[in-house]
Amino acid sequence: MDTTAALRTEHLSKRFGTTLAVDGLDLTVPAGEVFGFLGPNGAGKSTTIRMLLGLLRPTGGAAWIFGDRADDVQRAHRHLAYVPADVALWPTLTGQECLDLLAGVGPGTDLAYRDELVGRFALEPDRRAGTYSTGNRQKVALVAAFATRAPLLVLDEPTSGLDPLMEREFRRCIAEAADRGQTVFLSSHQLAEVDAVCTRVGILRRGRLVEVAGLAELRRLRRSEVVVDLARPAPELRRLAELPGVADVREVSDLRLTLALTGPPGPVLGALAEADVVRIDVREPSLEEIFLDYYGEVPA
Ligand SMILES: Nc1ncnc2c1ncn2[C@@H]1O[C@H](COP(=O)(O)OP(=O)(O)OP(=O)(O)O)[C@@H](O)[C@H]1O
Repeated sequence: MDTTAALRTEHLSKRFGTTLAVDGLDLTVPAGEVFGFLGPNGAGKSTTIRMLLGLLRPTGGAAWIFGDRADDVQRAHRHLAYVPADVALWPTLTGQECLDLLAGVGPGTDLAYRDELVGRFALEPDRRAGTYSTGNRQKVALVAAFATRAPLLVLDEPTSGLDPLMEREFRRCIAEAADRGQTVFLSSHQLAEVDAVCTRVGILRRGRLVEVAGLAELRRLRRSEVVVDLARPAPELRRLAELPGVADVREVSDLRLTLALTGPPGPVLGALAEADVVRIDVREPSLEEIFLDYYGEVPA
């Protein structure tokens, strides 16, 4: 089995004058993973991606794509396809001609799948790219990337111009890529999207990774909101507030209380067993709430 990571960085750093845009990034993304790369504006996501693509020279550290140095672009780019945040196409070529040109430079394209994607993304391949909207240009780049058999897809905020139907199609394509064993590195501002498609996320803040975790794990570590409905009032449940991991116990009414829970639910369940509970609802935090915990704001 090939255990080479799809992507690896070691102390990767980039300084622009006095700004340390990326600060000693150590990150490994194993092959086959759908990895979400998150962070607020200016956190250093695009700078990191440009170094991974060999478009920008690190001031420190290094990056590898399937074992090849990222700055050895001839070799590294055999393993990847890239969709930038801001897609530029050749304005006088038609969409189809752009797709054919892109297929020629990539690591090999599945033409039948590409035709299928043109339909699914409702692209009008015979129009000139110069007449395309931002979203349509993005669709061309996405179709070109998803149709390659590149083992690594690097997607930098790829859906900012897509409407909800196309966003759904995008998510299906990510799932299909994952099923084929392709690795996806997705930088995104859309937390719902990352929530839906990624298995693990890295959160970047001022050039440093503040957390890398599986989404399930991230949720487990964060507080869930628990709502308890009672058949009759149970004032003794006020002592729930003293249990480990419990915060914000509120009596919404005589028959309903809510609380925030971090960590294992055992002690709370034990206490609730003594009351006449009709229903318990446990809501896991959204990625947006997790983000709020980190930054006090959600990404713009
Ligand atoms: N060419 C450059 N010259 C000087 N500073 C730069 C340059 N490129 C980026 N920066 C700075 O580096 C920091 C990281 O920027 P970067 O674009 O990587 O962030 P980002 O996480 O991609 O943000 P966004 O979500 O807004 O795209 C910012 O402070 C930015 O101003």
